[in-house]
This record gives sequence, structure tokens and C-alpha cells, in this order.
Amino acid sequence: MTRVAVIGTGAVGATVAAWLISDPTLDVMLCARTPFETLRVETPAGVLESRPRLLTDPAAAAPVDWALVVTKAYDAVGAQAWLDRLVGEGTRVAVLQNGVEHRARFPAIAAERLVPVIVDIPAERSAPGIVVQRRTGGMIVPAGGSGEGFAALFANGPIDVRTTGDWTTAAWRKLAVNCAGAVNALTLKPAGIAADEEVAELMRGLVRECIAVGRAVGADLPDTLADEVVAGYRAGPADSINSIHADRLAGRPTEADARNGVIARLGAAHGIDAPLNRMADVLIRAA
Ligand SMILES: NC(=O)C1=CN([C@@H]2O[C@H](COP(=O)(O)OP(=O)(O)OC[C@H]3O[C@@H](n4cnc5c(N)ncnc54)[C@H](OP(=O)(O)O)[C@@H]3O)[C@@H](O)[C@H]2O)C=CC1
Ligand SMILES: CC(C)(CO)C(=O)C(=O)O
Repeated sequence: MTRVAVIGTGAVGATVAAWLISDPTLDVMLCARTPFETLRVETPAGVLESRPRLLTDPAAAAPVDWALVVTKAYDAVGAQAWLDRLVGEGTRVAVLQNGVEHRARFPAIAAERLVPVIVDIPAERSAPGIVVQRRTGGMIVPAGGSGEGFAALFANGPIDVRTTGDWTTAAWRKLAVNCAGAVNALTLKPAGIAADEEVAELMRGLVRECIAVGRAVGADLPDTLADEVVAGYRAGPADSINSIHADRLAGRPTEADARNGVIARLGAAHGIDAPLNRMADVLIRAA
């Protein structure tokens, strides 16, 4: 049996864990900060409920075949404490997070063992272990042996895992969606706020900066992406809450640096100014 550890059991971690647990060919262990007994995920295909095996102390963990990091980007140090115990010879580490710096967050993990995962699975957590998965969604990983291995973990479930030969472009496309979500974190209003044309124009501005910086680091991004992002927000459920908005509602730290600050930081390194993203980063962190 393939041994899988899921580090972080919030909105996405709980969703992914519930699907993995439903596959009898996998041996799944949850590595949680806040323990719970029942994992209950309302998925588009019905409710998945289980009583998972769960650890709360990294010292109790032993090496596995796959360690999936599904904490927020700002909890990388805590996740690394688990990896120190979970990674043995042959272990592969998948980082399921937003942003474009998956590898940089885990410098102790050898590049060939680490699979950076772009996640498009909208999910919201209401209590420890209790999650609603809004859409089946999917994930994108780099083409190659480890990427295919990661995709194989989900082969018996509905979550679509694709490989790409151009991960940089895929990651910056996702960053374009996420940087625009700053308007939700700032206004504390769900996705429907994109219907307001003045707000939509700010979202396009955030994305245009993302396009310029993304191109400078090698991503192949079309000018139409800004309109596509706004159209995507308008097409989805008006009441859906993105993860940075959820962080603000819960009083947690936010991923403002990973989603907006990064555009200003990398932009500065390439001589490109990104004032809207810099402002979003500063204001969300200050709020
Ligand atoms: N939610 C969404 O719809 C989407 C989120 N993403 C991205 O996925 C990643 C995860 O987001 P999301 O699931 O929303 O985040 P959540 O805040 O819902 O969950 C993060 C989880 O990590 C846990 N955690 C933090 N530190 C540790 C630690 N040291 N050991 C064990 N667990 C720890 C938290 O514990 P505790 O339970 O104590 O809080 C929490 O359960 C982020 O990068 C996000 O941007 C991507 C696409 C969609
Ligand atoms: C785009 C979205 C809403 C879902 O994939 C997301 O990435 C998030 O909530 O952080």
C-alpha cells in the first residue's frame, strides 16, 4: 500500500485527504495542528465521512511514500518540522499551495523529490475536519516521473490532476486569479463583488501587473488574461469565499505576500513597478 501523509487539514487538506481515504489502495495519515475525530467533507459528488488516523506531534511520525504539504504558505516552518520525520529514502513531497514559490519555501527538500502543485479546488472549512468542497476542481503538476506519481494518487477519484511541460505559465495563470482576490480580502465581500465594474477594473489592474512580471520570469501570459480572470469571478457562485478572505474572517495571518507581495517583489527585481499589488499586500497585512 502507498503510504500518504497529509500535513495540514484545513479547507484543501481535508478535502484532498477525504478523497485519498476513500481509495482503499492508499494508507493515509493526517498530520494536524488542531485534532478532530470525524472528517466530513461535503463534495459535489456527496458527503465523504471518515474517522481518520491523525497525528498532532511530528515526533510520532515515520517515513512515508508521499508527504503532501497543505498548510498555508506562511506555515512552511511548521510543515518542515513534519517533513523532518516523514521524509525517508524514496519519499516524495508534494506542496499544494498557492503562489509561485513552492520550491523556495522548502529549501531543505531536494528539488527532484519535490512536486509543486497548483491547486484549483475551492473549499471552505467551518470547523476542524468539517469542509465544503465547492467544485470538484483539479490540480496541475510538472510533467515527469514525480508529477505522474502524484497524479496516480488521485487516479481513483474525481479530482482531475494534469501534468504540464510549462509549470511556470500555469502557476502564474493561477497567481493572476489569486492576486485579483485581494479585493475580497480588502472589502470582506465574497466573489460577487466582481460584478461591480469599478471593482472589476481594479482586479484587471492587479492582473495586468501580474502579467507583466510573469512574462519577465518566463511565463507565457496573454493580454486577455485580465478579462478572463474577471469573467471567471463573475461566472462562479457570488457567495463563494476565497482562502485569503477566509483567513481575514478567521483573524489568521494571510498569504498576502505569496499572492500580491510576490508580484511587487519579483517585479522590483526586474525593474517593473507593481503598485496595486504592493498596496494590496501592505493593506491586507496592516488590516
Ligand atoms: N481554500 C481554498 O479554496 C483554496 C486554497 N488554496 C491554497 O491551498 C493552501 C491551503 O489553503 P487552505 O486549505 O484554504 O488553508 P486552511 O487555513 O484552511 O488550512 C491550513 C491548515 O494547515 C494547518 N497547519 C498549519 N500549521 C500546521 C502545522 N505546523 N502542522 C499541521 N498543520 C498545520 C492548519 O491547522 P489548524 O487546523 O490548526 O488551523 C490548517 O488546518 C493555501 O496555500 C491556499 O492558498 C488553493 C486553492 C483553493
Ligand atoms: C481560486 C480559489 C478561490 C479556488 O481555487 C483559490 O485559489 C483560493 O481560494 O485561494
